Amino acid sequence: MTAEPLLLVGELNTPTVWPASAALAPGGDIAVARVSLAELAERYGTPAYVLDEDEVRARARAWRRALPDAEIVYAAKAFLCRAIVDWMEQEGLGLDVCSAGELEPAATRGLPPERIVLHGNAKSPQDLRTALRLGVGRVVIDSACETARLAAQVQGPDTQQVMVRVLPGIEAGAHPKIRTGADGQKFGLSLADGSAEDTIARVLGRPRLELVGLHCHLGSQITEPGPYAEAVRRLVAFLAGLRDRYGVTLPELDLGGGFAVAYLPGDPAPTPTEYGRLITGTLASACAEHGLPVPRLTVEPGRSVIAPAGIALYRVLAVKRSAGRVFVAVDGGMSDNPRPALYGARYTVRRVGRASDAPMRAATVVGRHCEAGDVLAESVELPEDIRPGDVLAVPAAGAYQVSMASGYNMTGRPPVVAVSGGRSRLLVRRESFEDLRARDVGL
Ligand SMILES: Cc1ncc(COP(=O)(O)O)c(C=O)c1O
Ligand SMILES: N[C@@H](CCCC[NH3+])C(=O)O
Repeated sequence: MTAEPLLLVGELNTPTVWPASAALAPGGDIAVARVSLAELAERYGTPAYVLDEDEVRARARAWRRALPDAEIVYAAKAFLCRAIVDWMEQEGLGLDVCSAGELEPAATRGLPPERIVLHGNAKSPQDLRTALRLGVGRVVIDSACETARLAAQVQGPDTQQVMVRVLPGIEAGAHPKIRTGADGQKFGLSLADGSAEDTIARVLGRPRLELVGLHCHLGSQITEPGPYAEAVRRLVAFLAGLRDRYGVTLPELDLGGGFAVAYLPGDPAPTPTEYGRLITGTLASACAEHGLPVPRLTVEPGRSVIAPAGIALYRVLAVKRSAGRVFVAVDGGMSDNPRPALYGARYTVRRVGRASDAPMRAATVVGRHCEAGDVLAESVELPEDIRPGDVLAVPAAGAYQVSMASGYNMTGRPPVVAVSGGRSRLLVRRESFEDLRARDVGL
């Protein structure tokens, strides 16, 4: 199809929220990887999620280029399926998983298990058993009681490499619910109250556990590199204290993920190079100051690899006015994207597949679920002649939408379709009524 580069009104000269391959196409359409979004809506039905494979791969490679000496592990919680495991494996990334369920696709696709990191504030016995059976590279210990539980499961003469997740006392991230770098929430162990050091001492007392480093994850959608530099300074000072008090020099430092993407045009979204430059510079100088060798760095980007590659497609079911507002109701909602309801997240929306001269007006895009808070996009500009049957495309939809999709109202979770080089293919099929019925085994 013929297409021109996507320069949307109001988005000129600002970072785009669309994949690099997105282009305006005839008839009010948008093409991604040379595939028409309107045609995808027709072919796969709606709601549906589209992933630009080349965008995902390019973003993975950008992290590798930005931090060539570091280990890059993709945070599977952002979105995982078997194809993603393959793409990450081929691009040289590892995987951050936080359950046996996320481990399963990784293991069955042959990703080397030493490139897998297992997290979780409350790992189940099955999570730990599966991790040990598959030989995951590192388990991140998140509580003192986990130390004994994990050590007891490691079969001698094996040892398991572990990190301890610590709280550097830094508040960062787009919303209080996703800030995890300071005391007073469920993740990690406090540097300030001594619980991090106490757990480290316990780990050092367990010969089956090999402590290789510290881990922290400050939060998510962090829009500037500064908090990472501060975390590096605090963690390196703590590493120096451990060396002085316990005689151990830990060889690894994992800074977690949290790197922001643009949801609205112009949102701040530093590049991997910008994050990487400040992190590596600070790490080198802090280690020099404390006379420590520079530890091997790990980062765990999730959103920054996958969010901008994803587009959600919906079909309009109803349009109505209430109290002077225009509500455009679509066939998805909080069951495929809970982020607006959870964090007040904002999105842009475009109609695709029908051109008109109608002026734009403010509308609120809502879902079909039985909650007044089921809002997908507050106050977005849509053509005045929007009507049932129109297709809407929501960019920056690749992370924490399908992976957090629920079964609310039994509407069935949407499919995920990959596009690349003018072709599309189904990665995850739509959840059918048969799927829902199959789980309902009572009488
Ligand atoms: C431990 C850990 N690592 C990495 C991530 C990935 O975060 P993001 O998708 O914001 O990069 C998360 C989620 O916030 C996390 O909890
Ligand atoms: N789910 C969150 C981010 C939390 C990431 C996991 N620790 C979001 O959609 O923004």
